[in-house]
Amino acid sequence: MSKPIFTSPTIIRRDINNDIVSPSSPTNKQMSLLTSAMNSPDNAATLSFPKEKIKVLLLENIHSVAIQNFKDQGFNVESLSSALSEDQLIEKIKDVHVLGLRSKTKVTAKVLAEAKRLMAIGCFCIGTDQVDLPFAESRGVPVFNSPFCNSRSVEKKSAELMIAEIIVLSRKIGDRSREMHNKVWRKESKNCHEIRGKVLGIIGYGHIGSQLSVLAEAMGMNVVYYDTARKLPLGNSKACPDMKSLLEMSNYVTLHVPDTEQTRNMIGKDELAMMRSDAYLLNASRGKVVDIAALADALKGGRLAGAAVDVYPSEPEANCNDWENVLQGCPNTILTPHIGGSTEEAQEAIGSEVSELITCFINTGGSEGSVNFPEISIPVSEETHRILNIHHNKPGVLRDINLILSEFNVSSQILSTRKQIGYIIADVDKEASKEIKRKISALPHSIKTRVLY
Ligand SMILES: NC(=O)c1ccc[n+]([C@@H]2O[C@H](COP(=O)([O-])OP(=O)(O)OC[C@H]3O[C@@H](n4cnc5c(N)ncnc54)[C@H](O)[C@@H]3O)[C@@H](O)[C@H]2O)c1
Ligand SMILES: O=C(O)[C@H](O)COP(=O)(O)O
Repeated sequence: MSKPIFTSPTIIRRDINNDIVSPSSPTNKQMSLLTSAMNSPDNAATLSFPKEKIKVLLLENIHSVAIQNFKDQGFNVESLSSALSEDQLIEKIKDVHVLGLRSKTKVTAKVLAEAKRLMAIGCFCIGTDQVDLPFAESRGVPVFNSPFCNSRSVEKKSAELMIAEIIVLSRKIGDRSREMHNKVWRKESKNCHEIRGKVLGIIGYGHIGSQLSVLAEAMGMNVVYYDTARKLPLGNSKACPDMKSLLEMSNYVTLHVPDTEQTRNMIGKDELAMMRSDAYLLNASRGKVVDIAALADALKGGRLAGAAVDVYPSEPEANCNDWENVLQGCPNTILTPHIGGSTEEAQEAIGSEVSELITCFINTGGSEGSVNFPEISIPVSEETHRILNIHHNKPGVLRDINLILSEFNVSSQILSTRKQIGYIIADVDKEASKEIKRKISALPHSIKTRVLY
């Protein structure tokens, strides 16, 4: 049976702009912050749960700023440099309260079913396709990522990588450099071109695609884009009505879409055949977006002038020296090991942002920045205790909760729902919090209930 959990007495305060400012210094009476977790109704909120027992497991070499932030909260942090397989994760997840990962580790429903104590997941990257988001939602586990605000450097870095690779491909620098390392001096201008005046076709005009649009236009390129959502064109860029027209007119095609049912294999043999034979394909989105066997055929058959690939249908869980792929040896082909977000600046920004979002959720219940939860928060008060309840989104649940709350004084309350769940934060009188928590936990549709002292 799970035990009540104390979180550190640090209260995250929000200024009038709702920005997270530096945590306030704890007062004596805040010294025993209590969070009785999970849905064990008889959870006697009496024993203190040492905050250093809040277990944080970080995978895939997450930046040290996140480790430090969690340690500053008094949490027990374990950080691994590699991803974990599903079986390894099932084994380790049993007593983990916070799981941090990047793009490799797959958090499946099977893993989540074993994660009895899991309070939150942090994707210390942009993509969240590696987590079964609907199942995590149904288990009352919010997933946080670093979509854009602090990760401007990730977008910029990914966009910068694309610009660099467009130039490298145009001048065949990859091949020339490899030859020079092998004593070959081969100076030629055949099939080498400037990028000024050429057409860049961007598929996926989101944070990264739009950043790339701005950089490409600054380099004198003409930009077109295709996106399934309506997007405001930046600069002189133009939207294409369909992907086919983009593929036919572009000298360079870059991919910046998430991994979804719709985007899987969206660039296959037929789409590659629509491209000009002197065009280049660059994929820095997700590995399953491109059929790489078809891409290798097109490159080896001279039906494409070159490619840059940063992501692959399957990728090693850690650095290795025996990686093999069908694209190896293709002409004018740049292969990189999923480094679109891998700069010190980006990783520090992401580590800081995601660890702060998770800390805020644990310490105050605020869920802004989650991708699968209702995003709600209310200012923290030292005069009350806070009830956090996650429940199945069923008719009548709010009536049942408010019936319980109506017997007590509630100083502030907020509720929001998504398809599967409802999430409520209610500040109540201190002497009533234990009984309220017991009663709300016992409701048939409650998934998780916590009390913040
Ligand atoms: N290689 C790397 O290291 C690296 C770095 C960052 C992001 N990424 C990947 O790049 C993806 C994009 O990142 P972002 O921050 O720009 O995300 P984003 O959500 O801001 O943009 C994605 C865009 O793709 C569009 N889209 C979705 N499905 C589409 C479809 N079928 N056809 C056309 N457009 C479609 C969306 O409408 C959205 O505008 C991420 O999901 C991530 O998987 C990879
Ligand atoms: O989703 C992302 O942000 C990128 O794919 C980067 O992933 P990484 O953190 O595993 O490098």
